[in-house]
Amino acid sequence: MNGTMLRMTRFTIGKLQQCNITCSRSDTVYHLANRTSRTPRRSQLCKNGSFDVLVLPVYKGKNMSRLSCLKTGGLFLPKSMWTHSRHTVALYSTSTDSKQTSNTVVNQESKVKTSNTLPVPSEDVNKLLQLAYPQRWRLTAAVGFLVIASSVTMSAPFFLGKVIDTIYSSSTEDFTASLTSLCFMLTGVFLCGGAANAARVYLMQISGQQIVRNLRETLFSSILKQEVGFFDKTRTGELINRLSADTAIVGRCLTDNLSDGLRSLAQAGAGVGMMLYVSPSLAAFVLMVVPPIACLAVIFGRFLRSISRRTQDALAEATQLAEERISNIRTVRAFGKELTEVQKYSEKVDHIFELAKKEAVLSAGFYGVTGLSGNIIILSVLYKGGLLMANEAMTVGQLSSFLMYAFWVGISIAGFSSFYSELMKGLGAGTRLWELMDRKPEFPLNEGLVLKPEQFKGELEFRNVCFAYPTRKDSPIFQDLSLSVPAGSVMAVVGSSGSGKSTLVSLLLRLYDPDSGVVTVDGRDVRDLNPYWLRSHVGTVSQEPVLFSCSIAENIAYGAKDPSQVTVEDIYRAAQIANAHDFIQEFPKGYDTLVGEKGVLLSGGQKQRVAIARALLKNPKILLLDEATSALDAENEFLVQEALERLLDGRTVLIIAHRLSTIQSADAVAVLDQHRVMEIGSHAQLLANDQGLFHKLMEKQAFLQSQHKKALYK
Ligand SMILES: Nc1ncnc2c1ncn2[C@@H]1O[C@H](COP(=O)(O)OP(=O)(O)OP(=O)(O)O)[C@@H](O)[C@H]1O
Repeated sequence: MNGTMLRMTRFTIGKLQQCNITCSRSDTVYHLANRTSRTPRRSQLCKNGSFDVLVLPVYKGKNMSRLSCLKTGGLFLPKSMWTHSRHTVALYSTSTDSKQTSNTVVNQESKVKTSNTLPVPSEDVNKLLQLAYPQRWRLTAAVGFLVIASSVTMSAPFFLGKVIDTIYSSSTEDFTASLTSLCFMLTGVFLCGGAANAARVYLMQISGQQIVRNLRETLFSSILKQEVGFFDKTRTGELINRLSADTAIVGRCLTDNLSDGLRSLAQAGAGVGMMLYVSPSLAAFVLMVVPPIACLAVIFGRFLRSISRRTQDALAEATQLAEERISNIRTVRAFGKELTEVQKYSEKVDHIFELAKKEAVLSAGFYGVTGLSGNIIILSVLYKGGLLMANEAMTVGQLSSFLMYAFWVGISIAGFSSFYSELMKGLGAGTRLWELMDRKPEFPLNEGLVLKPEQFKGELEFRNVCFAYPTRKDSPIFQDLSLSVPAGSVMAVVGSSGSGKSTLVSLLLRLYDPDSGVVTVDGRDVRDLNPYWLRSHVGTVSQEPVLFSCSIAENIAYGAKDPSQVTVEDIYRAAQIANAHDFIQEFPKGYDTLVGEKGVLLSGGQKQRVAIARALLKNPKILLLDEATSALDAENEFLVQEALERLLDGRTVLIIAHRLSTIQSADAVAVLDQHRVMEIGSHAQLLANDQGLFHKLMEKQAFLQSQHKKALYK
């Protein structure tokens, strides 16, 4: 079972939902062969599955699986997850593959409110540790190597003390023999230590990269699942920053930092033990300094945690600005705003710098104080140790060993405080990640009713719809809007700019939900339909078609449910119907031509035709054409119109058009005004009504066009 993926998926407790999971062949899960059986079975999930998910709260503790079994009538967790679950997810397989589980249970993180309050909430630390859980074997091995390497490091002062005492006390022959054997032994020990250290570093780095990889994948998946309204409110730079910088900080915190922290802890512990062994009185004297330094580290860590969060927020703002301006460089250049933009960016980075300065001042104070304390301790040990030596209570070798241990303990304490401060930074960044990963999208992606092919006709209806965008609740777009589009008919929607034509498309695709009223497909409220299924049957060409930075062929194939199954012939056919084939063939690399970021290497008209081909490849039952021909010249527009008309057969089509001449062949035309449909009828009927809105719109457009022509010929 791919536990990581499931653990990162957010579900509502107690609600049956659907999700897709990816499982590898070797994944073992415990499941019930049928829902009444009480005996857990091991099972292999053989391929990706679509599951209904039921999230159930369970008790923490060793017998959690039993409790969950008793409480919920037989649900079992995969064994490896028992100690890490707060919730159980029951997966009811909807796959027809008989090898797949019928009732499988894995763990699920609970929805935890993140907090910035200190001291460190154990929930946050738990979450951080849970990320490292899939890497437990590598990390355990790394800790094993760490213990070996640290033991070697910490044994060195002891043996070096012995060497010194040998030098001082032995006769010449004894001295040479003892020294040689001690040095050989130490070389062997150091070699082992070096190898163990190399293995530790390798394992830690690999685990770290794997954690960051998993974290990024989960986060990206959480982001893409959010409803469109979320993206209206959230800045892209903010999300990119969380995906890149925050994940890296958390990954580093869990691996390199954890490794350094554990090493420091182990070395400090061993060092203190050896100091007590060599000279208890001197050790007690040295240890007096530990509590004040620990307090200082805690205060410093608290500060760092809060500043880390603020720095990441500031960084996100700067990234947002840079991302937006770079991707719109043509507009910046056209308005000559390069210097202004640099000025704005420098204000943002100044803010980051101010925060970094605060951090630098505190770090300087903290590391200065700890460094000074370390040196004072060494000096005191020398002084007090010298007195003990003078009283013959200590040998020179013992004092040397003790000094080295004191030195190591000092380094380890400094290392541990640095671990603590990095942990705080990691928690600061982690809090930003949990916020996103714990966020439950308002609309599900793949849950709800799926109409059978024979039920699905494609009739659309907006019934008494009231709607305002979530970010502008005070300015309604629709008030009691009603419009029906019979199955297989072509409805054109016209209206002045900003009247809400494109918003109709968004509501149909269920990118937003109406505040009241319903949008239906074949009489079913779209809120009851599975959005994934619905969107797979709707082809859209939007006002500003967006292409992805890959080849033209890949962009067209994007429209298919499974692009890997699309043949070259399918792509050619779609491109030919969309009148894109000829211009694509003229490119030296033809269909393999890369279109650049957002299709920037194509002209507006070319982009639009590729987007039409992409929509056609989907062979959708419902076509939503939002100004689909707006960027085409007169000749191409005619050809595309012709192609579209051939394609309209058997589909329900909603055409949103500004150029009223392009909608003559529509079965009906609806005119939007004052937040609702004000007129509806055939093109001819509406035109005949010389007091009507449509008639006025036509007249206005004809007048503007004639003015435009006059201006051109002047
Ligand atoms: N994501 C959004 N968040 C908030 N307001 C929005 C959003 N998208 C559109 N609007 C607003 O909703 C109104 C309707 O926009 P819409 O794009 O549907 O109009 P339209 O009739 O298609 O306009 P045009 O013909 O100019 O494309 C506009 O006032 C617009 O500012």
